[in-house]
Order: sequence, then structure tokens, then C-alpha cells
Amino acid sequence: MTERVVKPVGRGFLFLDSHPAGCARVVREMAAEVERRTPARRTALVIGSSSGYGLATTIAGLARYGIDGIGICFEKAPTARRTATAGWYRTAETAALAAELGRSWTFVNADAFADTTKDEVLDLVAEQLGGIDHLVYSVAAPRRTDPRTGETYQSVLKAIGAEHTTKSLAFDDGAPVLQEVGIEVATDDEIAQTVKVMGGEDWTRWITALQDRDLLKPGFNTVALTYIGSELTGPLYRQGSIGASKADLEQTALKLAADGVTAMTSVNGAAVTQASSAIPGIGLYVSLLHKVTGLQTPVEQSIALWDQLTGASPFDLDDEGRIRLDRWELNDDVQSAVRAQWESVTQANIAEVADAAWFLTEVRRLYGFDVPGVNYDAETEVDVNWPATS
Ligand SMILES: NC(=O)c1ccc[n+]([C@@H]2O[C@H](COP(=O)([O-])OP(=O)(O)OC[C@H]3O[C@@H](n4cnc5c(N)ncnc54)[C@H](O)[C@@H]3O)[C@@H](O)[C@H]2O)c1
Repeated sequence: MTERVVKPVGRGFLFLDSHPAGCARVVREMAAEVERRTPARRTALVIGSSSGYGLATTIAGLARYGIDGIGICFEKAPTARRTATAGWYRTAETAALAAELGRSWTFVNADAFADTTKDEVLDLVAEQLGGIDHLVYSVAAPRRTDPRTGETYQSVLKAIGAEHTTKSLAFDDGAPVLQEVGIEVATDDEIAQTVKVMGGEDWTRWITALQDRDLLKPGFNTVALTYIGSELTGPLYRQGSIGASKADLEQTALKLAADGVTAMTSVNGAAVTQASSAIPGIGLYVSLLHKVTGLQTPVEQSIALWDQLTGASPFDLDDEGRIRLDRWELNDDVQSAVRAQWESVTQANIAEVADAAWFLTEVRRLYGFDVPGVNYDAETEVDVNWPATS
């Protein structure tokens, strides 16, 4: 047991330590957003369950429909010098929540891309759940090793075709700083590697592995998360290397559907997550978006997703068969207001035009800081165990 005071130490939007009590409270706050429904008696596999949209999907499914499941994520244990990663602590609290609600959830801390992980998880699915009704694929990873070849691919955040610059938000001692950031052009190889990491290949491999062991229940459906976003972020995101991987993911859904699997992508709206805060321009964009309209939270969107996956609500699909949870973001009035603010923002007016302070708080909350009700001067237990099977 190791109790210590944990402070936000780091650079930019990256902190070295996470606050266990703060992370636990964030999980409870997320669960409190969910209105319960009659249990749906369904089982789910959530890949990327410790953070961002995968965490929200896990909590929403558990708290709204009493879904049982297995979550997979890739987190770091505490060491003598550093706390565990935030997702480790959030997973411990999510497991405690599941136990309180009397549901069966097991969390596997391993590389989802590895075949050894697939084998381990499929064994658990067979033993504990008897099969899967829903698979939600919500991985955001910087690299992937293909277990068949041993080759490691890296994803990049670069433009395609022409170089680009974007306005971007940074902070100096808590004060917002407007920057211009250059975006390099990705080579063909970098684009191909990004698609290998964030495209649909691994999602397909999970589904094939489940099919091979006859673990898909009748009525099974699966979603992988994708993003479209605004024209303002288009050159870097949707038309960039990461967007190429999202196009691949969307094509994969169509291929899986052609093979008889109920597979769709879910277009979620912008959210402040560890993955998104690393993308230049996104911090400024969401700070402006928040000022214009507020953001629909990941839990709110995940509730809408579960309502559709369980059949409680009809699917809200676009012409390309994608579930649209981002209509609030891409609404024309919202986008033209955000564009006007994006064009008018300067160093002098940034604190008024953008909700920069809100954004910084959201980033700090990703590590369990700035959470109301937590005493950050008190010692907190950092040696939290990975949850046992519930
Ligand atoms: N954040 C946004 O604004 C946004 C918007 C729309 C869609 N999305 C999509 O949602 C998905 C999740 O993104 P996020 O922003 O919630 O990310 P995130 O960084 O908050 O979470 C990523 C999750 O993936 C897990 N993970 C990473 N590498 C892994 C590995 N090798 N094996 C197992 N688990 C691994 C992490 O542990 C974590 O649980 C992505 O597909 C992303 O494109 C995000």
C-alpha cells in the first residue's frame, strides 16, 4: 500500500501521474448521467474500455441496460515512481460499479491487436458470457504490431496532398495562447501505416475470431467509432492521414455487412479525450464549439448508441449506413457560428471567444484532476489493484 499526495506534473496536455480518487469520481459522475432502463439481458465486448468513448459506452451499457461484458484496454500499473495511468484507476472503479449493480464485467489489460489477447478474451467470453450480442470497437492507438508478421506500424497525424497550417490552442501557466501550427504532408507509406493502425483490419480480425469459435449470438451487432468533424479540422482530420483510416473503417463496416454481419460505424461528436487532445487544432475547435453550443457528453451519446443497438430506438443512420451521434455538432447553424469565431479569434480575445479554461479543466480531468469533491492536498492510495473477475 502506498499513499501519497498526487499533483498534476507534466508538459502540455500530458501529465506524468493520475489521481486515483479523482479518476474514481469521474466514473461515478459518468454513471450518474445515466437513467436506468429495464435490463436488456445482453452481453458486450468493449475494446478500448478505459477511456473516452469506450469508457462512456461501458458505463452507459452497464448502468442503463445492465449489460454484462468484457472490457479490453491497455493501461500501465503503478510503479515505485509513478502512479498508474488514469485508465487503470477508472477501470478499477468501473469494476466496482459493476459489482454494486450485480453485473458481470471482466477487464483485460492487454494489447487488443495481439492474437494472444484475442485467445484469452475469447476463452473468457466462452466461459463467462456464453457468447456476445454486441461488440464496440473504440481503440485509439499510436501503433499496432501485426501478430501475423511481427511488423509494427505507426499512425501519424499529417495532411494529405498539401502542407497546411492551423490555429491551435496552447497554455502558458494556465493562460490560453493562440498558436499557428504547421501540418506536414504524410507520405504514402505513412498513410498506409496509419490505416493499418486505426483502420478496420483489427476490428475484422476480432469478428472473425469470434465467428471461428461460434461466439456471436443471434442478433449480434457491432460498431466501430468514427469521426467526421468540421471543415475547420478537415485538412488535418478527415482529409488527413487519420481520416484515411476512418474511411477504411467505414469501408470495413460495409464489407462486414456484405458478409452478413450487422456492422456499422458510429459517427460520434467531438469530445475531449487523451486521443483528441493530441491533435493540433482540435483543442481550439472544441473550445469554440463548447462556447457556441455546449458539447453532448460521451455518456449522452453512448446512451443514444445503446438505445439503438438494443433496439429500444430505431437506428439513426445516414445515407452511407453510419449511425449519426454527431448531428448536434455538424448542425449548419452551429458550424457557421463556430467558423465565425474561428476566423475572429486572436490572442487578445481568445479568453472571451473560446471556452479555453473549460477545455484545460477537461484535459486535467482526464487524469483525475480538477474534480469537485476531491482533496488534492490529502494523501491518496495509488497502489490500486487491477480488478478481479466480477
Ligand atoms: N475524441 C473524439 O473527439 C472522438 C470523436 C469521434 C470518434 N472518436 C473515436 O472514438 C474512438 C476512441 O477514441 P477516444 O478519443 O475515446 O480515445 P481515448 O484515448 O480516450 O481511448 C482509447 C482507448 O483505447 C485503448 N487502447 C489503446 N491502445 C490499445 C491497445 N493496443 N489495446 C487495447 N486497448 C488499447 C486505451 O486503453 C483506451 O481505453 C476512436 O476510434 C476515435 O477516433 C473520438
